[in-house]
Amino acid sequence: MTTPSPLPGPGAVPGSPAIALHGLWRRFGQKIAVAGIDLVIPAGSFYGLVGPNGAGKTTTLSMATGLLRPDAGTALVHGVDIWAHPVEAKRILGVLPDGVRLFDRLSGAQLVTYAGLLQGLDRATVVSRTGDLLAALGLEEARDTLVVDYSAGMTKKIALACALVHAPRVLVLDEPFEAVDPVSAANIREILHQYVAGGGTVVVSSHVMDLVQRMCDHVAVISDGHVLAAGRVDDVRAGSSLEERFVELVGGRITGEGIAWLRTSSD
Ligand SMILES: Nc1ncnc2c1ncn2[C@@H]1O[C@H](COP(=O)(O)OP(=O)(O)OP(=O)(O)O)[C@@H](O)[C@H]1O
Repeated sequence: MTTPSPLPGPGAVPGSPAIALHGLWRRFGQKIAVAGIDLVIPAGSFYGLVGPNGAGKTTTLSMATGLLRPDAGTALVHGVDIWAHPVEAKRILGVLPDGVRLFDRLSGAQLVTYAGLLQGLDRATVVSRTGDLLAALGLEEARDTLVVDYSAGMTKKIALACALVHAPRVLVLDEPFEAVDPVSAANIREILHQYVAGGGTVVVSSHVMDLVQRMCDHVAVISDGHVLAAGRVDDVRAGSSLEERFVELVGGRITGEGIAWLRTSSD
């Protein structure tokens, strides 16, 4: 008797949004980190996710990418439910998580190769793509250095290479520019713009409003686990700068005398 092979899971649904989140909830003890988020990220968009510290961005992205199970709600990647069909959804998704923990006793080249082989690519493709990615990210000289000896910015870049190696359709990046030098950041932006021009979708979380305004075509402002505004960047900022609009939506500017004992002048 032959064992029936498992039915293949669903593939990407033509015409579906890159990511669709419906009623996502997550609490940690008493703290409600994400309070029923609905968000549709159109295919082919460069989407920014902004919000104050502790707003729920990382929690939302973790639930959207299969890293953290929601208490309620669904997350679809090109129409595939990431929690019902994780293997199929993750095939079309590349993720750079926040505070990523890598197998850092591998060299940079070994780590990207490992990520590619895990995704089921053949060795020749992985070797050639690893070379391309290391060159594009300025890591060629460090290809044989152990990742544990990389700087914070180099670690970000090698993690990005791992997220890109299987040429995903959707790329989700939590704070991709943190600790990255300006030249490398410009290179990464260029790679991401080319990726979007080629039909991919990028979702980035960032605290740098100016960067999001220049780089992204869509944005969602999240605060206290809710979406306060979402849509095209020009519609959300409505004639102001994104930073002004952000402060207006989120509030929280602390004005006044500040901390008296930090003043060093005696007059
Ligand atoms: N594992 C956890 N255990 C307990 N509380 C958590 C956990 N992860 C997140 N939280 C809490 O959930 C809330 C949302 O956190 P989250 O990391 O999603 O915010 P964020 O918008 O990404 O913040 P930041 O911009 O500072 O990175 C915060 O109040 C945080 O303390």
